[in-house]
Amino acid sequence: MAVPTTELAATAPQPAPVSPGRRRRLRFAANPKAATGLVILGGFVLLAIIGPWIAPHDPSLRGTDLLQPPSAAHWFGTTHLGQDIFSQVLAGTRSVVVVGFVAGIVSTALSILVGVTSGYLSGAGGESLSALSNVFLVIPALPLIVIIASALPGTDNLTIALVIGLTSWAWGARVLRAQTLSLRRRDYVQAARATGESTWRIILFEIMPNLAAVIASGFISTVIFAVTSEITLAFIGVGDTSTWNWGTILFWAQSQQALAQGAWWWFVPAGLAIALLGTALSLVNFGIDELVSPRLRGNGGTTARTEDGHRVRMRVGFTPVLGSGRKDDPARRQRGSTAASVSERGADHARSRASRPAVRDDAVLEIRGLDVDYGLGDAAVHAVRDVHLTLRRGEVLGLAGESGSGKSTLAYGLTRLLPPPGVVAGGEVLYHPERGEPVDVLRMSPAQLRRFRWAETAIVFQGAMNSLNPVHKVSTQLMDVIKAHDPTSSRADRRDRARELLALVGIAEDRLDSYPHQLSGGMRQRVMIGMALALQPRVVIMDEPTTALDVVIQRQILRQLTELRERLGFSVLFITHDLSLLVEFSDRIAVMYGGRIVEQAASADLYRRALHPYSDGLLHSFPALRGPRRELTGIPGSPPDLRAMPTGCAFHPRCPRAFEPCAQRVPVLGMPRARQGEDRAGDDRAGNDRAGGDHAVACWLHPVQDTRF
Ligand SMILES: Nc1ncnc2c1ncn2[C@@H]1O[C@H](COP(=O)(O)OP(=O)(O)OP(=O)(O)O)[C@@H](O)[C@H]1O
Repeated sequence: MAVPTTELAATAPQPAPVSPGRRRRLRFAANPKAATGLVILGGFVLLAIIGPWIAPHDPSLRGTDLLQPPSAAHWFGTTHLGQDIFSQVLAGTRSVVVVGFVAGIVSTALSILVGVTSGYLSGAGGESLSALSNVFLVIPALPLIVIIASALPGTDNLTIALVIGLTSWAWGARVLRAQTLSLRRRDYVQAARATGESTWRIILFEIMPNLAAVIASGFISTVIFAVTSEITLAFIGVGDTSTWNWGTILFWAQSQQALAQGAWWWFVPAGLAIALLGTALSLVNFGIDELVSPRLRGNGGTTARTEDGHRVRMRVGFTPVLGSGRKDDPARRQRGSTAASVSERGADHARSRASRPAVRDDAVLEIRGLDVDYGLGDAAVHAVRDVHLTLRRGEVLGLAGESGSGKSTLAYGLTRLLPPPGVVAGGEVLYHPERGEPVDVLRMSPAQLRRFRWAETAIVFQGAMNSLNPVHKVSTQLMDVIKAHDPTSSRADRRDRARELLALVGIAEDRLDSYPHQLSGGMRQRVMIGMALALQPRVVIMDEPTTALDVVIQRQILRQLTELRERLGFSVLFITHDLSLLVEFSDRIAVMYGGRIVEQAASADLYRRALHPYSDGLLHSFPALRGPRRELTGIPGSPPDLRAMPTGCAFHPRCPRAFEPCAQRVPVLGMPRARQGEDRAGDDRAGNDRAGGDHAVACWLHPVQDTRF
């Protein structure tokens, strides 16, 4: 019999809390590659610092012991002039370390500055920075260094390092730009924008950590390039051959034919030092890769001993949704007062809202005549056309339609999160705040928009489980959202609130310090829902939030969402192509086709009597989990190509009931003549039209009279 993981969590020995600094040190110590590489590198840096003091001789001082093998007096032997090779290697270490690290730091700093900024910023600024790196890319670094070193014989290490740094950043910048261009479109970056984080915060905390491996390997590559350039130049005799570095030692050994004379000690120490430094740099590179990528680390699970003495590897902390939601669940009661505080605050909201009369125009978000295009002028694709939609307080409004019907575009358009080349071409999105006049979201200033997003309206994106940044812990990501809108809150307070949010969506608090890859898809989805509720928004927009999950988890999450909505009182715009799912979970449903709303009704009404042949086709495309069985017939044909829309009703080429006017004119959305009296009578009977009466359709089969939708 499977043991519930919560039980394992309860019986498992709890490790003592570990501070973040200590955890990093432990992780470092547990990474043998990074540790070995850094120890060797540290040794070289130490030798570079103390070399002149511990060197037994002046590296250029001639002696009487000519070409002697290693001995107690000369650990690495002597040159043909009696110079001490050990002292020369020590002197060379300083030169190599200074050139390598200064060049690496200068080059990496420039490549980050130019590459990341040009990748993140669109428009002229980004293009200019990209052009600058292209110009620098064609400057040949090595020949330039050769020219400078041979033209200026006294050129010191620092100048060579600066020349290498200033001429070698462009390639790194290009790589970072390409990576940033890809990262900026990732869900978690979009999510950070949606939460109102500033551009620089997004660059520093969302994008840069994901570039850490690329930056680290760029730094290491530049250090290796700088060191090998310096050694190569010295070895071929360019520059000042009296300045000691490992290349100079090899130059003199080569020019005096040390190999032919059997004086192996002349070139072996410098050769070994080069090989050792290269190995150390590579090990650090591998180690950093593992340290910054949580996926390359251990799976983070803990080992516990069960009561019968077996050791088990466990992924602790998943609390089943249904259990967590039940009011009599003792585990839930034990979760403490903080978890209750969010729900109680929300319940107060809900009560205050519920006490108001449920009037028909109790709107929280009103979309009026919204048009969204991709591109401009004749080439524009009209993805959303003249959409009118009202989200009322405390309701779940479903938005259904096949892929490409414009659902996501509508969601991105109304929150002003459209990626280029998307533009809102017309219309209004009126947000009705708790107090005061409605505000048009499309005309909000950037500061107003920042406050509106997440604090008033939160968004859970398509494939939400990928909206979590893979290199940050769940706690960090939840706390970041809170911090973005409440920068004065203390860290401890933010952590408490993050814990409450996890409890709210049924995830045990010991999951706070998990990385996204350590959670199941359903748990990640819940974290995103918790994140969406972090600031107690009045509207939550969910764009296919559960599509990637199996049907059982999908329904568990939606049931929990419905329960949270009842407790906290927010409104939901729920987008999916699965109409049967919406019938089950939403109060009202709007059906979209070819960028327009073609039908809008209370879910039960739509399920019983879909008026538009497209809605009817959608209902017959998905199996319903409840209610009478329907034959699954699907919809013949494919959605229209928005670049070449059919004339008249966009659905007419696929419509089994198309007739003469359908190809001529676009039908208007409105209440069909035959139904008006019927529905209003129904409203009166119910005494409440919130989820009832208004059934609107845009179809020539149902001529409309009232077009107020
Ligand atoms: N970047 C873009 N450039 C041009 N056209 C686009 C772009 N993004 C979307 N479109 C067009 O907009 C239409 C609507 O896309 P949208 O993603 O909003 O549909 P959807 O109903 O949300 O589909 P899905 O469920 O597959 O996400 C698509 O048919 C597509 O042709």
